Amino acid sequence: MEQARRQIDELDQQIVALLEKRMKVVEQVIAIKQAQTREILDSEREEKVMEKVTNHVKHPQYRPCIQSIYEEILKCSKEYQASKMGK
Ligand SMILES: C=C(O[C@@H]1C=C(C(=O)O)C=C[C@H]1O)C(=O)O
Repeated sequence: MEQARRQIDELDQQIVALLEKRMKVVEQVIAIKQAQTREILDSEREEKVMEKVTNHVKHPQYRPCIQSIYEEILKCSKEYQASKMGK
């Protein structure tokens, strides 16, 4: 059990680092959207993100869980953009 949980802790650290990296790139997107007065939501792009993510999943049994996580990531991404853009 301890060994498994140590592995989970290590993976969580990596996941958080990657999510922080993703949010850093979202900061760039915010600047571009402000400069080009573009909408926060881009449904076409979100469909592509979800499609790519779904295709990256190698084990079909994990697909629903990973898709749910990504839906939440996209939601947080838009909420963060809205908060930064004063919307
Ligand atoms: C980051 C963007 O803004 C929104 C959030 C997305 C994301 O976090 O991947 C994708 C599309 C947009 O609805 C973007 O337009 O690329």
